[in-house]
Amino acid sequence: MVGTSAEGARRACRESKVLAVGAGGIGCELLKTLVLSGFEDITLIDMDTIEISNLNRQFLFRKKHVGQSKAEMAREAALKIAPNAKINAFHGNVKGEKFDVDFFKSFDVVLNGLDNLDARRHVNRMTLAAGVPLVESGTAGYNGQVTVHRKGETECFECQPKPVPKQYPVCTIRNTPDKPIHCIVWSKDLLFPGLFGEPTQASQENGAGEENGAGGEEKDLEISTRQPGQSARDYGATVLGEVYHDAIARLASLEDMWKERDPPKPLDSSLITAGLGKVAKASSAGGPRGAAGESASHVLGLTNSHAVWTVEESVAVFVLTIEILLEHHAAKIGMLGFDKDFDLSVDFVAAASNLRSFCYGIPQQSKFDVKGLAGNIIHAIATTNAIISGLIVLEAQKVLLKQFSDVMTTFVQHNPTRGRLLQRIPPQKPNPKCYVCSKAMVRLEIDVKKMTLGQLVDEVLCKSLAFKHPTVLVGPTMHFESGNDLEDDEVLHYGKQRKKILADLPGGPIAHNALVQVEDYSQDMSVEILVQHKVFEDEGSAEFFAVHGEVKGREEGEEGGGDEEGGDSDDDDLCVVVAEGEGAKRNDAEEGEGERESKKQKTLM
Ligand SMILES: Nc1ncnc2c1ncn2[C@@H]1O[C@H](COP(=O)(O)OP(=O)(O)OP(=O)(O)O)[C@@H](O)[C@H]1O
Ligand SMILES: [Zn+2]
Repeated sequence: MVGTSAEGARRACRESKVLAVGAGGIGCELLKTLVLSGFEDITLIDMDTIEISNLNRQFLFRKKHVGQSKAEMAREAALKIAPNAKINAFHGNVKGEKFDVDFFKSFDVVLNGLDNLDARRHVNRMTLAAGVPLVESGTAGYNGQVTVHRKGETECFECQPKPVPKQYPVCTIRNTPDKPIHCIVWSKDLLFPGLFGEPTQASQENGAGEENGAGGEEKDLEISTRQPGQSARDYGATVLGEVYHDAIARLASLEDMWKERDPPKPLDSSLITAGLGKVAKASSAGGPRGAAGESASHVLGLTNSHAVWTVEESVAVFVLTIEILLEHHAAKIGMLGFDKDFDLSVDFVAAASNLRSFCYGIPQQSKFDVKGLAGNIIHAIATTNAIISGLIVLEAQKVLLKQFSDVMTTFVQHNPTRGRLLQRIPPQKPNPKCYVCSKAMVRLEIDVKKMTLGQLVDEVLCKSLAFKHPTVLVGPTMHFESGNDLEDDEVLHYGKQRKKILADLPGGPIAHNALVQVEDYSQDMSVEILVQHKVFEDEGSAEFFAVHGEVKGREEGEEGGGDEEGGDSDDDDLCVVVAEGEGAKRNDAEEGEGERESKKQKTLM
């Protein structure tokens, strides 16, 4: 380490209290590196249990640990390396009530090995509130980064805009797909939950379950329910015909839609017959039929996940998956959602999306690629996690030794820049437009005549601005409070408030130019929001509001004046992620290297 006596570093490790959040790919490497570097007082939090798919890189875990707490098993494994270390393990959500500001204050440094923005933003706020330095990290395949955040001295985790997750126009997904990902999103978010689960928020946003939802030229899929006495396989074949023949034929007949592009082609009955033949052959061969969780592709002998199935094979997988789900997983029907670790759901989405792609003349994908795109998986590289965890410990040591001028942001890259795979830059200064660490004002564009208080709280404050328990005030009027300590009558009152339209709220409407105070005691956050009325054209779109960071003091002179609704302000003005939702995870994988290389501050998951 630069300019550090070895003894000083050893003492810093030995005597410091560190909190490591996440015991997954990075977290396992990190815990091992911490104990091998001489850290002796470590607290570890992870909310998850171990899954088979973790074992290839989360090397502290073994097959026998599957189903057990990651934090506790990681602790046990690390104690075998360093029996004298004091390791506290918490199996829980870092957003839980017991991990409050005082809890965070009890550490000298916090180290993140998380995989989602929501938890990262929460930890960012807690470390700011507690005044404890944070070493933040992320990896995506061969790429990774480590950043150090110190209140008032460096940017915080939320100072820079995070990539806005891509959302697809509803009508592209429902009627006019032109890329494999469009068909995958449709299968995963509309068809699969439509058949086997509760429609997800994404499916509702995409118009599933509505008669002629927003933006759709074609009525929703009409899928029959299973008739009494109908076999599961017959039902699967019926669904197949309705989805890929009848609905496509109906859509193709809407001539106005196909002036600019080719109409889709319904699935030919000979292909359906051939596919059903494969199912019959596989089951007459007497092989096991999914009873023990076996997937349809396996039963059909399609074991190479990198191969692209023929259309007949997709037909067979589609029908057999329905059969296996109905026959062997009946208890889960109505509750299923896409899960990359549940092979039947991957089979279904692979087959369903490829059949749709075939109808639309879109190239088909292997099951492996569909799984990656559907689960937004950039395959993890254990070595990247190891490099990143080493860098986390190096930066943590500098912080603990107060060698702040040596602290660096490091990017681990797939391709070398000027011969280097690690690119290092000094930490950035805090962004004065950041509402989190610089207390900047937030300018919020919403349709105050349509948005309810509940939507403001759920979609804008909690989802987009990452508040946990927001309180909403206009002047002296308290419109909304949340948290675990509310009385029953308050819960009832605020439940009613949630349904009210913002502009109609009594005692201080949230209308154009209203100044709203939002506080969250659990995160020690307080933010002023200047509301600007804006009508959003595409009602079906997930983007029904926009958030901008403003340096305080600018807003007064602008009232009703020069800002022209502030509508088209350029991206540099953005200080906050807009509308991060379920769909968020969808297609980061699609963004590709170029985008990532050009945005050095982008956070990798
Ligand atoms: N809010 C949270 N509180 C506590 N732990 C969290 C929270 N959010 C995420 N984590 C943990 O962070 C870890 C991130 O690790 P990683 O990125 O390797 O994900 P994973 O779930 O283990 O792997 P994969 O997503 O590839 O299956 C996970 O173990 C996860 O449980
Ligand atoms: Zn900030």
